[in-house]
Formats: sequence, C-alpha cells, structure tokens
Amino acid sequence: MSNLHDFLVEHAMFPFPQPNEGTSADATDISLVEVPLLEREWKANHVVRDHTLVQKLCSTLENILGDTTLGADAENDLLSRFSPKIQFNRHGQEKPDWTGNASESHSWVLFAKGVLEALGDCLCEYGGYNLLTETEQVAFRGSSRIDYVLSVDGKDGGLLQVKSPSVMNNVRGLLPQNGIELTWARGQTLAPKVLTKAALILGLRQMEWLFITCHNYWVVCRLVRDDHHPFLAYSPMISIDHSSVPFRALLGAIMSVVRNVPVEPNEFNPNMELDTLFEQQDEGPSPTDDIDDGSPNSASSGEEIANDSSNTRNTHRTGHRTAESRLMITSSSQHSPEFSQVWIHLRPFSNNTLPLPQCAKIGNRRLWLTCFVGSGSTGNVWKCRFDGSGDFFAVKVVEVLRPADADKRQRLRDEFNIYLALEQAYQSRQLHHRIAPRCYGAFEGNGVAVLVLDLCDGVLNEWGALSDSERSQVYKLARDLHRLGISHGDLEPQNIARTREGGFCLIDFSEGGRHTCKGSKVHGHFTHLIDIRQPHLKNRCVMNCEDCEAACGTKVRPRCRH
Ligand SMILES: Nc1ncnc2c1ncn2[C@@H]1O[C@H](COP(=O)(O)OP(=O)(O)OP(=O)(O)O)[C@@H](O)[C@H]1O
Repeated sequence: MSNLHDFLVEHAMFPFPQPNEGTSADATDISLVEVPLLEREWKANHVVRDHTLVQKLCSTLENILGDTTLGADAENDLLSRFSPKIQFNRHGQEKPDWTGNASESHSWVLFAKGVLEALGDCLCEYGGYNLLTETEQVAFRGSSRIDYVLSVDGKDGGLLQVKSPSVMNNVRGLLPQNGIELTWARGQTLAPKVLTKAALILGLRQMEWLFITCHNYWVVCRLVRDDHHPFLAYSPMISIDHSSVPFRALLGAIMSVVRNVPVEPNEFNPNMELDTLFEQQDEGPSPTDDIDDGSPNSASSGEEIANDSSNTRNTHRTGHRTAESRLMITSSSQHSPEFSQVWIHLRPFSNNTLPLPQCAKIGNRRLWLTCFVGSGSTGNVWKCRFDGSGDFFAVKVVEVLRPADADKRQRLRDEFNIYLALEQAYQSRQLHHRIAPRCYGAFEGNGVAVLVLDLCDGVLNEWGALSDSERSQVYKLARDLHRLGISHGDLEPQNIARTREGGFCLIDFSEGGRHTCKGSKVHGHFTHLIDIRQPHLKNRCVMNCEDCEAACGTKVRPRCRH
C-alpha cells in the first residue's frame, strides 16, 4: 500500500521527445465575431503572471487526495502509465513511439495515450470517476476550437490546448514577466495573442482552467471571473521533463472542480504593475493577409481595415473602393453602449455585383448579427438586420484567422460564384423562380468573409419529412439547378431549406461546381425524391453527375441509361 499523492509526486512523469520543428511560429488570430459574445464578468481586461499558480493547484490536489492509499495492483497499473515504464513494452523493449519522431502530430498522439489515459486512471482510482475527453470543441456560437474539453461525471473540469512546438518555442522567451492589458484586437505580438486567445476560449465556455501544452512544455491559465475586474492568470512555462508537477496541477484543477474544492484565489490588485513591452502593436499585415487563394482580393492586393471601436483603431491601406460598397458587421448586442461595440469593416469581393437590400441603404450599411442560426464546416450562419430596419436576413460568416482557413474562404468564394450565376439566371429569366435564397453579396475583411442571403425558415431533417407535392417541388429545384449546368455537390436534407413564403430552396453550395452532363432530363440522382411517386422514373439516369452519387449514397452509374 502506498499513498496516492506521494506516488504521483514520485512517478507522474512522461518522456516526451524534444520537438524537432523549426522555430517559425504562427498563432490563430482572435475572432472579432466572437469577442462581443463574451459576458462582462468573463471578459478579461488584463492577464497577469502568477509564479505560484501551479503550486496552488498542486496543494489543492494534495489536500483532496489526503491519505488516499493505493493497493499493490493499482500501483502496478498506474506505474505502467508513467515514465519510464510507459516507453517499454512488456518484453522490456523500447517503444519507438516514445523515443523518436518528435513531430507536432506525434506529440498529440502521445499526449492522448500518455497524459489523458493516466488522468482517467487516477480519477478512477481515487473515486471511481469517469473522465470524458471531447476533442475539437467549439463553444456555442463561437468558432475557436479547443483540442480537448475534459469533464468528469458531467462536470466540466478543464480545457487542454495542444500547441505546436514552434509557437511554444517562441512564446517561451516572450511570456511577459508581470502581465499585460488585454486589447481584444488584432495585431498583437505572439505571446499576448496566445494569452488573449486563452482568455477568449475560457470566457466563451465560462470555464476556469486551461492548460496549453506542447511536448514537455506547459502553461497553465486561470480565468478569474469578476463583475468588475475579470482577468487571466497564467503560470510561467513549466516542463514535464523529470517533473510530476504539470500532471499533478492538471489533476488538481480537475479534482477541484469535481470536488468543489476552491483553489487558493488570485486577487485583483489595482496597483498591479503591467508590462508595457507587449502592448498592442501594429505589426503590419496579419498572418492571414498572406493567405493567397488566388483571388484578386487576397493577400495584399485589397484594402484591409481593422476596427475595434473600443480602441478606435481604424487602418486604411489602400482606398480603391468607395465607402458605399463597404459593409460593417458586429455580433455586439444592439443594446450595448457604442464604445463597447466591436465592428468589423468589410469590402466587397472583387466580382460582387449584387446590390444590398433596399433597407441597407437607409442606415450606415451596418449589419447586426442578432441570433445564431446554425453552423457547418465552412462557417456559422446568423440571423441579422440592417441599421434602422426590422427586416431580417441571413449572413454566413466564415472566419479566416490562420493560413489553414484559406480553404474555407475559397469554398465561400465558390459558393458565391454559384449564387451569382443563379441570380444572373433569374434576372435574365432563364430561371422563372429562385431556387436558392436571394443573395445580396459577398464581403471580406478583418479575419472574416461573409455572404448575405435571404433568411430561410429552417431546413429539412430527412427526406421522409416531405409530402408528395413537396417532394415534387424539391425535385424541380434540383432539376432546374442541374439544367443550369451546376452541381450542388452535397444534396442532403439539411441543405433543403423552407422559404418564409412556404416553399423550398437549396442552400449551401460550398461543395458546388459546374457539371458536364449532357442532356437536360432529370435523372436518377434524385431517386429518393421521385421513386415513390414516379416509379417509372426510377433508375432513369440519363446523365452522370456527382450529385447523383452524393444524393443516393451509392454509385448509380451502372444503373444509368446514358
Ligand atoms: N439562408 C439561410 N437561412 C436560414 N438558415 C440558414 C441559411 N443558410 C444556412 N442556414 C443554416 O445554417 C446552417 C449552416 O449553413 P451551411 O450549410 O450553408 O454551412 P456550411 O458550413 O457550408 O455547412 P456544410 O458543413 O454542410 O458544408 C444550415 O444547416 C442551416 O441550418
């Protein structure tokens, strides 16, 4: 029998290989759509370094574990979770996993196999608790992802963000000695950006603890909620190399939430000295400005406007478009004081020829995102209205915060091109009815790209929800789209929306494109729409198209009579 706490002090270590990545670093930008969603008591005003933060968590763990003992079997099981046993198989041979290949993705896998599994075992050993790890979570209405959300028996325990080595290498030497004011704007240097992001992630989820990790290096963050002075406390960077402190701190954070045992508080001190070294700086183009998706608007060709009305930063680089073509959007509440509203300035896509609705011209072309409608892999859709108007519209917001988001921006561009083609077909009477929501243009700017659309009234859950006549209506939409030479690419029930006038339309053309099918007849790719009512059409696939396979979920070509 041994004491669980003492056992952890001695053994809770992991042998992460040293990272082999280079030193260049990027970090995700802060989303100005997400910032206004933070409630006041969760919106940190500054971040403060706390050298004792990790120690506070370890002491809490020690208090909670107290005299808990560990049986011999349990001890053996747990030993196999930690260094050095974890890096050897039962024949005493070294597992290659734990010795080489120190890449970012590798460290991610090792983290899940090592730290998270050991954590689950400890919680189970201590109180039969069940650890649930959910990966890649976004907060409701938000978009910034977190690698793991840890919860125990239904209680949110903490968050884990696994960072790339290059970020951590760079942040290591940059972490402020005292703290920094939070500006919640872009253009920050790396360490403030990482810390601001941590505050955003915790604030949106209304959670207290975040562990940022990379291989051996960890930084612990705590969001101190307060009606007047919420702030983020963060630890210096600590290493799990030959130290059980980080693991104990993580277990302490989770245990404190699960057992409702407070961790020694971080007090607000109005005289706190904050570093000025890392004040917000205008660093020129943000990392995402370099994203080149081949569009004339991408990279540095377009103007870039960044504005946070709370600090009145407003930078115009070039001004080849008139003010009339611009649009501003915010997710701030319409009742919030003007100084706290966060407006994002947008310019139209270079090929945007679509006019905004009449009501947009009454005010300052400002669009209020009033209600979250839904999200998909490309972006979030909000209900919105223009200044001084009671008419509602939909806006699809795609966040372009890091180079990897270029693909989402491209998908929005492709989608807009289809809306543009549909609008042109409708205006030229090639189409007699709209088959998609009317589109009022596409815009982009400070970390976002948006599409303004007519608002629909919900989407289908399943094909079976359609009555016979509705089935036929939807079928005609798909047929008309096909006749225009456009494939939808993702004809699923959730991409069939009900219009507010009681009809149907197709949405989400992010997978769409041109098709090369010959002929204009309807074909079997809509068999689920027609097979019950029109059995004679079943399998009459006279064309070959991607929609066909996507919608039927099978390869239909062999059944087609081309
Ligand atoms: N014009 C609209 N009016 C009302 N709701 C809409 C509208 N467009 C989209 N939505 C809602 O927003 C959700 C996400 O939109 P959409 O499918 O276009 O996003 P996406 O990111 O391209 O999704 P996917 O992952 O399917 O490609 C839809 O499922 C729907 O509920």
